[in-house]
Amino acid sequence: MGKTLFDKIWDSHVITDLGNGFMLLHIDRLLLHDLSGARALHEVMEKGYVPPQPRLIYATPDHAISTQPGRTEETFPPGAPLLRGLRANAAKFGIRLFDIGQDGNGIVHVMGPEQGLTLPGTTLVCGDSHTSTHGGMGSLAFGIGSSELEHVLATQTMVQRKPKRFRVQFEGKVPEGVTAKDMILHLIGDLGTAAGTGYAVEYAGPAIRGLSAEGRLTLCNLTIEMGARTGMVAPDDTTYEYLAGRDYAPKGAMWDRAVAHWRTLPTDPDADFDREHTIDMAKVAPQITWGTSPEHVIAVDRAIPDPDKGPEDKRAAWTAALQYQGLEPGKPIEGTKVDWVFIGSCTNSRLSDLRAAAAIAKGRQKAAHVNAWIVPGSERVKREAEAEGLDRIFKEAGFEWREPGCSMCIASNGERVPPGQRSVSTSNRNFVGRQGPGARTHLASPAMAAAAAIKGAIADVRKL
Ligand SMILES: CC(C)[C@H](C(=O)O)[C@@H](O)C(=O)O
Ligand code: SF4
Repeated sequence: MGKTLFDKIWDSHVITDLGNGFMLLHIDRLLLHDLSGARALHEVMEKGYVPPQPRLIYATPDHAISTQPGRTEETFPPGAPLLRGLRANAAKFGIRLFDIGQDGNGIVHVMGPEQGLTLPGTTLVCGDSHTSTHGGMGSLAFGIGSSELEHVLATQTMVQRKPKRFRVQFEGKVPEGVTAKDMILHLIGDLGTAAGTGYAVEYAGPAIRGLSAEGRLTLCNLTIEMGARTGMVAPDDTTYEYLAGRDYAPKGAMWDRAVAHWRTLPTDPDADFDREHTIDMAKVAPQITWGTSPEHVIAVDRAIPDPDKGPEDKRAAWTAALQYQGLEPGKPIEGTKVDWVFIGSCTNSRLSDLRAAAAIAKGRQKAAHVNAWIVPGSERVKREAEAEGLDRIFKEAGFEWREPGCSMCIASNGERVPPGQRSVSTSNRNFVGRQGPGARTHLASPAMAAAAAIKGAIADVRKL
């Protein structure tokens, strides 16, 4: 019987079978950030372990640094000791750290693929739930917890139980105004946030083949929001074109050998999955979340759901979500006034995302009452966007152009949406208080977020 993409990568990384379904896997890449990474490095130091293969480990500060223009590590004082600790311990162990202001710095899930650190057929882990992002390159990537992270630092291996296999096929053509973000939000809306628990997800079908490499990263990024720790897309020419020439990607004869190997990775036609689901792309419209879970999502031209008409087991959660969000059931969501627009995060802060937002902002003005932030995902994204004049387009439209980092996605650097205010955000979580205590978040694509900034309210990007 044939093998899946997941099985091929998994099997080639098993060091030993530990019994009871547990395997010891070799880890090809470990990425560290300034919250979980800094903490784990410190613990490992204290315990006297030494990373055996530091050249497979890379670090970048992203969560606890200010993104204010002209920032230094002191601009957000609580983050400074984290960065200093990360820097000192990385240097001690010979781990490459991409420091703020340097090429290579950025949100860990943006800089990994961008630098060619994330490669097809490899195992990649990070102490961060959105590590699933890297699966967009055809890598087997997991977010891991703090004790697993220390284990990887000390051994470059990890103990895992093999997940089941889940394939989602996206059939048909991508409709106007629909992006990778809308595809994954639609899927989560369909299946709910627990559907992927215990599975490794593979995204397949013609609409996935047609997605850009960056679109595939966006898609895989939200895999954790449907409960699966890993999501992946088989590598193809789109992947190889994206990776060719990147700093840490193989070069010359090594590149040719790597591509020949990568071409053997896609799922065999006769491989089996434990679960399958199909999405008809004709039914996917631009999405916007209305509640406090990524599954609380609707097409932008729909009405805010009525808990009394919803499934019985969801009524209490829907009612609480509507109350927190200050929304009335049955009313159109379009036209809901917004105070903030945040275009950034490891979901949607890459060059193609900023281009999509700039295409909407160009020649227009943001609504006077809206604070609109553009936070590029990495130093490289920022420089490339500036080289093609995107920063000017945004500034002329009244948006703020900032330094790279996680910023308002999680507000762990103090950048937050004030209580009671409403934001349209290109990030991946709309949980209670995620963008600051009392903040109300609506998740959407970069084009939809830019449209909301222009209109001053939730807007249908197809009508602009
Ligand atoms: C802080 C970090 C560990 C966390 C995660 O695991 O994802 C954060 O990045 C998030 O998005 O909630
Ligand atoms: S951008 Fe947001 S989701 Fe991504 S790693 Fe940072 S805090 Fe987590």
